Amino acid sequence: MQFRSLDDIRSACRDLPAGNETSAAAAAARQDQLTKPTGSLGQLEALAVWLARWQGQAVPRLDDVSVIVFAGNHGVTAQGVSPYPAAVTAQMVANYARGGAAINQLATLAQAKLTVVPLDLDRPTADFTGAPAMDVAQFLDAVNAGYDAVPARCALLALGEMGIGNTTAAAAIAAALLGGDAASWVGRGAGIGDDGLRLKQEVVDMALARHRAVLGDPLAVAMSLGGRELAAILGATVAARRHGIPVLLDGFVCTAAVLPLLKLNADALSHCQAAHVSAEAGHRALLAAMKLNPLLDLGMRLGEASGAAAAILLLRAAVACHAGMATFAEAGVAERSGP
Ligand SMILES: Cc1cc2ncn([C@H]3O[C@H](COP(=O)(O)O)[C@@H](O)[C@H]3O)c2cc1C
Ligand SMILES: O=C(O)c1cccnc1
Repeated sequence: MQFRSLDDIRSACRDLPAGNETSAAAAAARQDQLTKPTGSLGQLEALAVWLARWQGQAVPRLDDVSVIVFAGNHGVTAQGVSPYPAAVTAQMVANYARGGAAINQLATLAQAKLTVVPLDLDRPTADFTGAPAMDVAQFLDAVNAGYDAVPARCALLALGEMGIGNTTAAAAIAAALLGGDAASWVGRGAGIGDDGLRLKQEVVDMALARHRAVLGDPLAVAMSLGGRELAAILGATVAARRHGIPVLLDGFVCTAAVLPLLKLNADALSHCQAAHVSAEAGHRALLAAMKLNPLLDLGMRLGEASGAAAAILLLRAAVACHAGMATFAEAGVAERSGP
């Protein structure tokens, strides 16, 4: 357990470790010595430098990569905001254990260790149209569970979630902390129809009105409008920063989960990359507001860390080139001579 109060989280966020600029500079210098025209690997070069900065080593490694999927249940499903029953959350957790979900295939392909952390699935959060989703103790338990799930040492962490109803919670957090009407943040989630979409917007509007007194407080927003798996993602993101682990964030839900951290400290997500922009309606605007540049744009809208796992493959490409290529001197290749 790391945090005993909301103030503990706030002070952790004020005091986050910086990246290792020596490692980053060494990685950038190496990029320019490798046998390729300067800058020709584009974003792959920047990604290797980013990994070097946050791993604190000049040549980044991806030997032990972790994927963590946090699962939680949401009282707001009683409002009919998802086309699937809440029981699917636990059923999918069982599916992960059997290896039958998309994330099982993608994590295996990416040579990553998959951990699934179910959070009090038999105790859904409160329906936040009428009450805060969690009380302080429940919120801290979930943040600490996320923090403690992060290994002390790993090369890269990909985060994701499973929780029927959680695109409603994510939209509510985005609207609360970034403003704009519910309609601009609410999307179809697991595929709700037109009537459901309108209902979902009303639900978010109701929640914003119910909790308007706390909308200026990022952690109170995460507690009142979020869910356990979102709180755990927040805690895991802080843990990764403290352990020197770069993070890949999954889709809309995962991005909304860490928005409170950015509100507490504009630098809090520098060790994170947005793995992809999902097809969920609000995700592109959310990423833009958070100045996160998604690595992939594949029209995925699954969650469960699937986009983050796909982006591990991209980081493996970046590291394979950066670590494996010969320099001009090693290969006896002539360097640039013209203007
Ligand atoms: C079978 C199934 C597998 C999933 N895996 C992730 N999600 C995704 O859909 C849910 C969010 O959508 P909403 O807010 O509309 O409920 C989350 O569980 C998310 O991870 C799934 C959804 C379903 C149905
Ligand atoms: O982008 C996401 O996180 C997402 C989209 C649809 C369903 N579940 C998650």
